[in-house]
Amino acid sequence: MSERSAGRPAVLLLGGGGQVGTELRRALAPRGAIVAPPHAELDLADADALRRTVRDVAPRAIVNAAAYTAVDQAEREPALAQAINGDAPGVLAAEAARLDVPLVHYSTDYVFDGAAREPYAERAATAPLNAYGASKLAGERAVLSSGARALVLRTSWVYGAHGRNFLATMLRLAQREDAAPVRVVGDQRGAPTSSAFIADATARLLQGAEPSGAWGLYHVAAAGATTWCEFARAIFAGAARRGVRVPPVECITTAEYASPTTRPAYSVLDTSLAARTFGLVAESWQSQLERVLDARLGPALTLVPEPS
Ligand SMILES: NC(=O)C1=CN([C@@H]2O[C@H](COP(=O)(O)OP(=O)(O)OC[C@H]3O[C@@H](n4cnc5c(N)ncnc54)[C@H](OP(=O)(O)O)[C@@H]3O)[C@@H](O)[C@H]2O)C=CC1
Ligand SMILES: Cc1cn([C@H]2C[C@H](O)[C@@H](COP(=O)(O)OP(=O)(O)O[C@H]3O[C@@H](C)C(=O)[C@@H](O)[C@H]3O)O2)c(=O)[nH]c1=O
Ligand SMILES: [Mg+2]
Repeated sequence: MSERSAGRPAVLLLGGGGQVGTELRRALAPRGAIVAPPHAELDLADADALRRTVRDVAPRAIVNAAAYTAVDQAEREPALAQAINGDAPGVLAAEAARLDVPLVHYSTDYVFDGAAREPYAERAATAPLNAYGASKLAGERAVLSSGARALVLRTSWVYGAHGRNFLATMLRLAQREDAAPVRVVGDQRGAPTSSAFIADATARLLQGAEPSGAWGLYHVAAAGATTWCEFARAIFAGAARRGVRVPPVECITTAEYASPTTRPAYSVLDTSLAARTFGLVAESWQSQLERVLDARLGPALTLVPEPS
């Protein structure tokens, strides 16, 4: 550590209360002190306040896990989504460049239109179908064109032990008294990725890019692919193994699911660049799911007791 950086916090973390942010507080702890102003104290839509905070904290790295992630609601307030997802990352990148410190930022599979039939590489053409995706694309462009040493990590279908996510919604639906089937779209393909995996990957990529200078855009997601419907069935199968009573799942089409938002039919990310560059091994979505269910519900019940 240089003399100038001694005493400065290791990380300024935005969105530390979110799914990925919560896991980042664990995964980045070995780097040193983490300053994580909560949303209530710092609004990313306030560019001046954001700039002031970065200058006051003068961290040795900035990690932005804050985002406007309410996909349907973004259709109704695209300007707010753009301010948080599109503009704030540019402010952070300019400040990171000014401090000469690295920035990590996250983006989404929803920058793609889903017309592909094979996993999207980083260089594949983007064409977001909804306001959230458009705002996230603006954010990744702002970061990548800033000149800051930055990692932009695109990931997909994030869920985990903490926070609002699809798995939490499914487990809540399982608690309903009626045994009516849960109806879930079966014609959108992607890779459910756990927040813990993303946070661990972040720590690894940051540590790899610092000496090598391999900054840039990378896809970071679980290995394999599934549909939301099959993911729901896997969640319920895993929950049932942990003693939870679960409802049946009925696969429906996107057209049958009432939503104001268009979502990509296919958004599997090709993660081979991060594998080649940093040796990141993408764990399968199924084994990530097991870990998250262990964290949320405890270990699966075994039918045959282990010998003691
Ligand atoms: N969730 C997903 O399925 C996916 C997410 N991503 C990306 O990964 C990153 C992390 O997402 P995830 O952890 O799931 O997000 P969450 O929605 O779980 O957390 C977002 C965090 O950002 C905070 N936040 C929202 N608006 C503001 C604001 N105006 N000012 C300050 N803080 C704010 C939230 O605080 P509060 O709760 O108080 O509003 C929350 O702590 C994001 O960049 C997201 O776009 C990429 C692909 C999939
Ligand atoms: C709750 C529910 C959802 N669905 C559908 C809606 C949608 O197509 C899919 C997943 O639901 P969600 O509400 O999680 O969808 P959504 O919020 O669009 O998820 C996205 O969030 C953003 C932040 C991302 O970046 C994406 O990677 C992706 O994870 O399942 C059902 O069919 N039945 C249900 O009961
Ligand atoms: Mg959602």
